[in-house]
Amino acid sequence: MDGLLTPRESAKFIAENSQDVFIDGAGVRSVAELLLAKASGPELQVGGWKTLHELNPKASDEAAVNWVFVADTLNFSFWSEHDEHKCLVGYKGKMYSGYWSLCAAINRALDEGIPVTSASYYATVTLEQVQHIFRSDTDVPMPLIEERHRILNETGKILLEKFGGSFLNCVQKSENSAQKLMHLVVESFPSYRDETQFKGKRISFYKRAQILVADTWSVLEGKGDGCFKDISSITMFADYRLPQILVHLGALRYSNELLQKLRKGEILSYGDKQEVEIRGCSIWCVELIRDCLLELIEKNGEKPSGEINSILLDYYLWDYARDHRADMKGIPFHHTRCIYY
Ligand SMILES: Nc1nc2c(c(CN[C@H]3C=C[C@H](O)[C@@H]3O)cn2[C@@H]2O[C@H](COP(=O)(O)O)[C@@H](O)[C@H]2O)c(=O)[nH]1
Repeated sequence: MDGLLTPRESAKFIAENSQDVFIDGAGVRSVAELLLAKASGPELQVGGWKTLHELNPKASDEAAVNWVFVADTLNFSFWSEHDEHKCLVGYKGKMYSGYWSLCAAINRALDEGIPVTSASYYATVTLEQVQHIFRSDTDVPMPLIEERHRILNETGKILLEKFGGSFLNCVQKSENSAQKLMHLVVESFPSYRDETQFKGKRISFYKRAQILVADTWSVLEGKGDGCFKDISSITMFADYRLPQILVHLGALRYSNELLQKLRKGEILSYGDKQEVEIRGCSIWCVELIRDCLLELIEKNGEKPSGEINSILLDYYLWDYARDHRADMKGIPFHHTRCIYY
C-alpha cells in the first residue's frame, strides 16, 4: 500500500469513491448562503471560541494551552445509547452534556484543587481518581472511562519525557506551522493516530489532532505562538455531529440502506467502509462549502474581518447542531465507539 494521504486528500478520494454517502451541490450552496449572513459576525471569528463558550479558558497563558491539550486528548465518544439517559455534569448551577460535560468536569476538578491539567499529575493519576474527576450527576458514567484513564497516563508520561511536561513546548517546536504541529502531535502521542484505510489506500482524518491545533490557535487568539501561517490548511473535524447537521441542512445525503441502519442505531465500527464514507464526505463537503462561501463573499464585495477557514465553519456548524438538537431529532448520527472522535 502506498503513502498515507493527508486528511484533505483522504476526504477528496473518499468523496470520489463513496457509494452510500453523497454530497449535494444545491445543499452545499444553501449552507454557504446561510453562513454568508454570519460572515462578519462574532461566530466566524477566532475570538468566538472564548466569547461564545463560558467553559473555555479566557486566558492565553501556558495553563490555558495545557487545559486545551487535556480537553482535546479526551475529546471523544460522548454519545449514549439512549439520548434521554446520559452522562451529565453540573457546574456552577448549570447541567452540561456531551463534550461540554468533559469541560465542566475539568473546570470542577480545578476548582476542587485537583491539578487535572498538569502532566505531572495525570501521568500517574489512578483509575479511581479519574472516575471521581469525571463523575456524572446521573447514573450514566462518561463513556470509555477506562480508556480515558489509560490515555491520560500514556499522554502525560510522553509530555513529561519529550516536552518538559507542557504542551506549549510542543507548540513552540512547530515554529508557527499548523501542519508541523499536527504531525508532531500524531508522531508523539499514539491516541491521536486517527488513521485507517479505504479502497486500498491509507487514509487519515486526525480529528483530535486537527481540533487540538484549532483550539490552540483559538486559545492563543491567533497571536504569538498561536499565529499559524498555514492555519487554513486544517480541515473540518470528522466527528459524529457534523455529518448529522450536514444531512439536516441538505448538504449531505445517505443511501436508504445506510439511513435504515443508522435509524436502527446499528453500531458502525471504526474503519468500516460506511463509517469512513460518512467522515470523509463530511470533510469534503465542508471544504466545498468554504469554497462556495468565499466565492459569495467575493461577489458580495463583503470583507469579513478575518480569514474564513474550515475551522471557523466547523465551529459554527457544531454550535449550530447543539442549538438545533430538537430540529435534528429525525436525523440519526452514526454510532461508533472509539477514542478518535
Ligand atoms: N467537528 C467538531 N466536533 C467537535 C467539536 C467539539 C467541541 N468544540 C467546541 C469548543 C470550542 C469550539 O467553539 C466548539 O464549540 C467537540 N466535537 C466532537 O463532537 C462530539 C461531541 O458532540 P456532543 O455529544 O454533541 O457533545 C465528539 O465527537 C467530539 O469530539 C467541534 O468544535 N467540532
